[in-house]
Amino acid sequence: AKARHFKWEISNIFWSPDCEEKVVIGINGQFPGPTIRARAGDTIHVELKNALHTEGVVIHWHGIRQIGTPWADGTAAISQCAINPEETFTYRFVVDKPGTYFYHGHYGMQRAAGLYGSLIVDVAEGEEEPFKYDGELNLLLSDWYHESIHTQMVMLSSKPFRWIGEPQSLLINGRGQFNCSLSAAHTPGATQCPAAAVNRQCAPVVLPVQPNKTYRLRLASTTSLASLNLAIGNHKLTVVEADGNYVDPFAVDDIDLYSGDSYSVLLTTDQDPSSNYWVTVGVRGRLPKTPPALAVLNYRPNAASKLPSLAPPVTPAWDDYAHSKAFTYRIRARAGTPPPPATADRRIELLNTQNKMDGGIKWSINNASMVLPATPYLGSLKLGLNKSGLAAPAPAPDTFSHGYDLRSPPANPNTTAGPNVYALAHGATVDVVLQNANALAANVSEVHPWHLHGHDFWVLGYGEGGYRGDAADEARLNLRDPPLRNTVVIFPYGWTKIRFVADNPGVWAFHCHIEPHLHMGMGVVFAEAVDRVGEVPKEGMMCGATASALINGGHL
Ligand SMILES: O=C1O[C@H]([C@@H](O)CO)C(O)=C1O
Repeated sequence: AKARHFKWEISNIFWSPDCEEKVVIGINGQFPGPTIRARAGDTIHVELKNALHTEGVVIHWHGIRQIGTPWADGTAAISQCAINPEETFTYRFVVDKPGTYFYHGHYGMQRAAGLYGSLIVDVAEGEEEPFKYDGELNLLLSDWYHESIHTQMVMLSSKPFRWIGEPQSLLINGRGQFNCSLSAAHTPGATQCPAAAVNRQCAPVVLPVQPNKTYRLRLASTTSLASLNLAIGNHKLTVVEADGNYVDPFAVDDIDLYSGDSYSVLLTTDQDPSSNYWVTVGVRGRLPKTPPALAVLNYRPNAASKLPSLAPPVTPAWDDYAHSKAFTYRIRARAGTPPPPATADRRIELLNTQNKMDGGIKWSINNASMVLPATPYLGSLKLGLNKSGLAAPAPAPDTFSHGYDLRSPPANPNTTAGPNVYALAHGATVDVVLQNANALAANVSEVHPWHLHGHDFWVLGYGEGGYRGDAADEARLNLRDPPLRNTVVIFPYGWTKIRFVADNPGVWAFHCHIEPHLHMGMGVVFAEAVDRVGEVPKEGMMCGATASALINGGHL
């Protein structure tokens, strides 16, 4: 195992992700940020200088469990103090498991400002992946808004509430094309993008391949809002990895990706080699106002500029939930994946509702909308300064009224702010049931991808309507080969049940990965056996009550 050192400077830069020049958060002057590549077992050192000048920053390593290093998880107000302007903070952590990951900002809505990049972990030296391929291609998918995140954050907390709407563009590896199409001939009413004039920053993504080979496509979605589907003209995809865990391989025509998901799929270049093919990325789960993104699968030696003879594949209709469920339910762990414990010590049931608070709109969990504290939890709980996050005004509830009418807007839409902190006992097997419901408008229930920090979990099952925990619900669960993941979806009016073992002391966020929804309070925090956390580096505690305590030698 190696130590891999990176030196990053984070700053606002001019960039044209979709050919319109905007300000994005870049790393070392680049958008997306540089790809980190390492081998399983390596230690990553990122020496990160904040050159945003007027705001703090942190980076979360999405999918990396941070075993024994909870202070490197990069969640502002949870695992560390935001890094101040002009200051440097070093993240040090082990990437213990091969897979397709990414990193991103986790302070305010900085991810949506472009603060993200890929993190790819190869198998350890001398080991082999359990499938074969000749080459690799990496697609980091995202969406892009023309409004700044500062404007977006003000909109979302305004009274009355102002919704940010749909993104202007979808991006592939940080590139999209606003107001023009790469394949106008097949897109009624669209203008062809001016090929020669296309700015390099928004130049189409070209994936060069040789005929009759197998490629591993690494796919990850770091969208702010959009749920995505990716399809490649005439080619099937074989799913082999999800969120850094191997899955039982299965073939699909197209693949859904929710924000926070990552997959590897194998693609065999067995089609007519005289042609190129379109890769389409379209919107799912919300009525799309954003055109699909396109990239070119370029069969060499054809020119990259040779337009595919076939029209771009059309991704499934946004509301074809049957299609999404069929895909999601097919994901099973690959043989050899550790199975879950047969029973749980605790069940936490989380009802997701959209509510009102003082004239604004929030998302609530068991009727409390998450608000983060001034002093990050990891430090304050470790130093024994914060009992209130766990207890006040009452401990966060493990359940909700099963009489709740999921199919109607909340009868009493008023909600309160909560710390939403759950204390987990060391070693406990914890089940979480995520229950979806109706939003404030009638007949609306949305998809939410929930992401857990610090752990992979087993996805035990999904159900329609209200979870009861009765024999019929239990019969739906898969205890034999449930996939391990770090992100899981809840479908409209449905529930999802996951299981994990609380064996990684730390303070871990668990939240909807949709950036505006997290900003509107859609999350909870698991404070897991904090007494067993090792010494928290002081650099991450130099704010709020932990700074006062450290200055005064441990006393407030
Ligand atoms: O959180 C959201 O708010 C809006 C809408 O529900 C209220 O305007 C929307 O579509 C969301 O996903």
